[in-house]
Amino acid sequence: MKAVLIATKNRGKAKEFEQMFSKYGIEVKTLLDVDHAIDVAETGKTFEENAILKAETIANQYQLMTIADDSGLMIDALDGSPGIYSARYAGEEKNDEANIDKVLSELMNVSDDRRAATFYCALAVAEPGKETYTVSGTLNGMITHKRIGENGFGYDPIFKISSGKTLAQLSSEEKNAISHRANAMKQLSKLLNQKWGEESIK
Ligand SMILES: O=c1nc[nH]c2c1ncn2[C@H]1C[C@H](O)[C@@H](COP(=O)(O)OP(=O)(O)OP(=O)(O)O)O1
Ligand SMILES: [Mg+2]
Repeated sequence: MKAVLIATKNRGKAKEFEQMFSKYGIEVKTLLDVDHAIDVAETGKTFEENAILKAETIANQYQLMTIADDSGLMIDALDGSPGIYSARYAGEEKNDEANIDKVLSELMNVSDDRRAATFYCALAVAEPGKETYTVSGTLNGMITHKRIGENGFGYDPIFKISSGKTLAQLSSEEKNAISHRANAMKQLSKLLNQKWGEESIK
C-alpha cells in the first residue's frame, strides 16, 4: 500500500489526513508514529513559509516525500489574529482550551455581525532534491459566543458555518467534505496525480 509521511504532531490533523487519504488507498504516517521526532521551529511569516519549513526539514531528515500542514484561524475583528500564531495564542504550551478562552474573551463585546472568521490551511509537499510545492484552502464562518459540540479539535467548537452548526457538531466525514484542509487537499490531489500517475489519487 502506498504511504505518505505527514510532518505533524497534531492528533486532530493526523486523524483527518488518515480519513482523507484512506479513500485513495493511501496509508498516512505522521511524526506521532516516529520515536524522538524533532520539533520544527515555525519561524515563518506566513502559513506557506511554515508549511515549507516543516515539510522540507522532515523530508531531508527521513529522505522521504513529506507533506506538512500549517493552518489557523483568522478573525476579522482581531485584524486576522490569531493567524499563524493560532496554536500558541495563549502560550507556548499550545492549549486548545486556553486558546478558545482567549478568543472568546477578546470578542466578548463584539456583536454577531462583526464575528466573521476564516480558517486557512497551507499544505507543502517536499521531496529530497526536488522543488517544494504549496497549495491552500479556506473555510468561512463566524465565531460563536460559547463552545458548541464535542467533535473535532482546536477551535472547532467556536467556529460556526453557514448551516448554523459549529465544526464540532459535524461528523468527521461532514467536516472533511468542506473544511479548509479538505479544500487544500483537493488542490493537493491534482499535484499528487502528476507525481504518481492519474490512477493513484482522484
Ligand atoms: O480544522 C481545524 N479545526 C480547528 N482548529 C484548527 C483547525 N486547523 C487548524 N486549527 C488550529 C489548531 C491550532 O491551534 C492551529 C494550527 O497550528 P499548526 O502549527 O498548523 O499545527 P500544530 O502546531 O497543532 O501541529 P503541527 O505544527 O505539528 O502540524 O490552528
Ligand atoms: Mg505547529
